[in-house]
Amino acid sequence: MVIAIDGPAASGKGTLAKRLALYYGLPHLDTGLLYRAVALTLLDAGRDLADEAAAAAAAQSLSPDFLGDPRLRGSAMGEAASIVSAQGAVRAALLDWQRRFAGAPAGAVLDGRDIGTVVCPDAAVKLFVTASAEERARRRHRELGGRGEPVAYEAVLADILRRDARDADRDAAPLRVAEDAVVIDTTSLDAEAAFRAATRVVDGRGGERG
Ligand SMILES: Nc1ncnc2c1ncn2[C@@H]1O[C@H](COP(=O)(O)OP(=O)(O)O)[C@@H](O)[C@H]1O
Ligand SMILES: Nc1ccn([C@@H]2O[C@H](COP(=O)(O)OP(=O)(O)O)[C@@H](O)[C@H]2O)c(=O)n1
Repeated sequence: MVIAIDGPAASGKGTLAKRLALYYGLPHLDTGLLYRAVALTLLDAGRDLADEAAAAAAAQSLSPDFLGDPRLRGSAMGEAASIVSAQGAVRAALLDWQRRFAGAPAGAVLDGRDIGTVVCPDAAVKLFVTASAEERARRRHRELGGRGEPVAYEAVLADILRRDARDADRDAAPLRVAEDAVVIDTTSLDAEAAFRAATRVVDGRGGERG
């Protein structure tokens, strides 16, 4: 079974995706890491994030070994990722990679922005995880502080709003709720309650614990 999870920044989609993958015994791909890794490759090479040819080449030669780099998780790389991810050639280069992952025999859980709309339009389950921008900023602010990257709450909120707008307004695979997605608003749901809401949907589509 393929479970596609989309949503805006810091909505809790990664937390939910990991937990569902563990519960149903499926492999998990955080597709945001791919875009973050393309951005980091460019920055390490001293290239401009808007250099489309360099970004496409970085996406084509992306190595999975690179996805464990701790620098990928920082807030600067989220912003950089949203710049390279608006480029159609970057998205095209990463598409096959993501589809191969989703094609694993038992299925997979993928989370990102365009999984239910573009990468896996036939996924058995599509979830759109969201929360108010203020609640998402509170969560990310707490997370970054806990990881030793203290940033002012207002700066985190501004980053989230700017990134949401860029992701929703771009021409290439903009952030949208797929027609057949179930929306889970986690503004007042903790991670446990969000997980329970998601398992009700998955179980209803024939999902079996792995
Ligand atoms: N339902 C929830 N309620 C409160 N905090 C949450 C919830 N889901 C996730 N979090 C926390 O919010 C932060 C962002 O979650 P994450 O799963 O990384 O979001 P995303 O993958 O959408 O960017 C993390 O620190 C995570 O532990
Ligand atoms: N499937 C995806 C995943 C991420 N992205 C881009 O990559 C950026 C970082 O994504 P992420 O999921 O790691 O970010 P967070 O939601 O964790 O903050 C997003 O702002 C998007 O611009 C995308 O365009 N498509």
